[in-house]
Amino acid sequence: MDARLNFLEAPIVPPAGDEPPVVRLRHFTRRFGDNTILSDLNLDIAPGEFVALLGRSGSGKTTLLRTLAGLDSAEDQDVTVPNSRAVVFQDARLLPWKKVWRNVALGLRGGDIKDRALSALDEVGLAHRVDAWPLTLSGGEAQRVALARALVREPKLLLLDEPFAALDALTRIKMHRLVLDLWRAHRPAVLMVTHDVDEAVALADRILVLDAGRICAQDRIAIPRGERGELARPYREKFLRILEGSAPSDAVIPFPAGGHQ
Ligand SMILES: Nc1ncnc2c1ncn2[C@@H]1O[C@H](COP(=O)(O)OP(=O)(O)OP(=O)(O)O)[C@@H](O)[C@H]1O
Repeated sequence: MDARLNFLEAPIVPPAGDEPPVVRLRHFTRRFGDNTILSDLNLDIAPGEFVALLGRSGSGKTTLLRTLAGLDSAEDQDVTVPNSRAVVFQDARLLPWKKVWRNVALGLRGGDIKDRALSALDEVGLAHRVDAWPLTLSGGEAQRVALARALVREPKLLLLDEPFAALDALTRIKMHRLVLDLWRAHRPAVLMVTHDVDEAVALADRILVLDAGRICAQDRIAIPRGERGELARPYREKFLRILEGSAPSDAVIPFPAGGHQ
């Protein structure tokens, strides 16, 4: 059995169908000079939905994530994103001269900011490292701090830009478990950029594939997370083929009907 799937047992409430989307892009285009990087893109993400974004290098994934994060100008385009959003990058980007808890508390206001930071660090399993200096943390611990710093703000939209790509395989599996636990507890909508098809299939409600600035394929993973071992293999194979450019983008693989709790 695939070890990374053992932890995915708890039931998941599917995204509410009637609420307005947290993210809404219509006919979004982004050019750098003469290069069109994102082209006429339409995208909705529902509240609490976990979306993975795959695509070959240079397909525009980070450009899209930066747009949703407000780090790239969207000019007068039709883009709806919540003000309440947070980003976790591949590197934790902690301030080395501030202790761990102060990194988490950065920018928070109010009398209880230390308590909130400590509680977030407890949630990511770092209660014992709150007074540590960032440079003494392992890569996995630093990413846990980055997750705590994001979630302490209770974002409606959590943007993850290859957050586990630099970690070893075992740490990555632990981080998958943690990110799902945090997602269940806080229910942000998530957009996670990844190169890892297995990661996308294990974690997401829905997978999008970007190719040359367009969404060339997408699918819902209609299998409960706790049962995605062998059952999800056709999804992995399908998305790998799409990424390798050997499958038509509308390839359909039959699955039993049903929800994706
Ligand atoms: N500020 C910029 N100025 C000019 N070109 C840019 C800029 N940012 C990105 N690009 C170009 O846009 C294209 C898409 O880049 P982007 O980083 O979004 O791709 P990506 O899918 O995230 O790639 P990777 O998987 O390698 O991170 C690339 O060709 C890149 O060179």
